[in-house]
Amino acid sequence: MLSLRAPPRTFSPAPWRRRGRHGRFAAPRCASAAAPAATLETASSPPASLSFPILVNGCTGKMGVSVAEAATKRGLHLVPVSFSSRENLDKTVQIGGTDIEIYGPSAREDVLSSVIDEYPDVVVVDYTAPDSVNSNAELYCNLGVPFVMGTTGGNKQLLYKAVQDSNNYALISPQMGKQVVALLAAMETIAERFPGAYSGYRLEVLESHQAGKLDTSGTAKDMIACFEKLGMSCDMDRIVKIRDPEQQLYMVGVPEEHIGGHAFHLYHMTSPDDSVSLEIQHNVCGRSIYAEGSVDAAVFLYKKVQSMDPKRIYNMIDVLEAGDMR
Ligand SMILES: NC(=O)C1=CN([C@@H]2O[C@H](COP(=O)(O)OP(=O)(O)OC[C@H]3O[C@@H](n4cnc5c(N)ncnc54)[C@H](OP(=O)(O)O)[C@@H]3O)[C@@H](O)[C@H]2O)C=CC1
Ligand SMILES: O=C(O)C1=N[C@H](C(=O)O)C[C@H](O)C1
Repeated sequence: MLSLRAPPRTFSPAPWRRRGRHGRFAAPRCASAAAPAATLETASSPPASLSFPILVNGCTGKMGVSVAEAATKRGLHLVPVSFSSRENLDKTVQIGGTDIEIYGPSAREDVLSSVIDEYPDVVVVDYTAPDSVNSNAELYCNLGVPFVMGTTGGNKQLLYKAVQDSNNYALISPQMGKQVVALLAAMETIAERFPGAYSGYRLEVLESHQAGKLDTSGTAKDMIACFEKLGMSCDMDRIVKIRDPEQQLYMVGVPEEHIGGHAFHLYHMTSPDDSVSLEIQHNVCGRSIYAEGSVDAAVFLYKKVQSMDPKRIYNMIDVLEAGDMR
């Protein structure tokens, strides 16, 4: 296991440390909380015909709130219901003028069935927790409600199987940010065109997220799948996960105001004789690109359902290819 204290001779998290916050290769400046480069307010509303009901599951959490806000700003109809892993929470969350009622696990099936009766064309967007991915997907599939699964983790094979077996519509992606999705698409293309091109190279991966993130980056796992096709191997257990705010601030170079919400990724490749090294980084501050991408995903899926497209399972590369990402 790569350790921050005893890094291997040829590679350490030093790429981030070496560069420092203000060095030549410092992590890109992220918009500060006070002056965001792109705010959700700039998104314009979709045509009225595309204003459909959207239920965001996970509205007690950070992504749930961000997506619900973005959906409201785009003119979608936010269904005033969301779920929690906690029973008897008796809680309401106010988002963009809508009071969202939070229900516990024992009520979720009845409540969701009623929602579907009232809003037959509803699309669910799920931003809950890794250990809810499969049970939530089962529920959506059993009730036949189309869903966007933004939540990472869970058993991926079972997730796809549940959707396939039920013939439900779903869009599944661990990454909703347009520019990172484009990078993933490029990596998939390179891996398909040049399989084995990096045979024998060592791959080392570091990812830094807010302390509350429970799982290893799902995006890193998808990137690693491409690196593996290119001939590199990386044991998922050896991904260096940084969750400590001090390290994030002083070693990774995350701006202080984004310690509570960031996703920095670094992939470092080295040739067998150490004569060649390559690096890829994607560093995101805040959550707005995921929130906007999630609404793009919901709109895309809604259109697929309405047109009764025979294809049932999509990912964000499909949305990007369709030109449907803002
Ligand atoms: N695809 C993408 O682009 C992105 C994906 N993510 C992923 O989204 C997920 C959520 O991230 P984030 O919002 O930061 O996490 P948070 O911890 O802030 O929020 C998750 C929320 O889910 C709720 N929750 C947990 N279990 C259930 C359940 N069974 N049913 C309903 N709600 C539940 C929790 O509330 P309670 O305690 O009340 O149950 C919690 O508030 C993570 O898996 C993360 O990796 C994040 C960013 C981008
Ligand atoms: O939990 C997060 O924050 C993020 N999760 C996603 C992942 O696991 O890949 C996407 C991004 O890294 C932010």
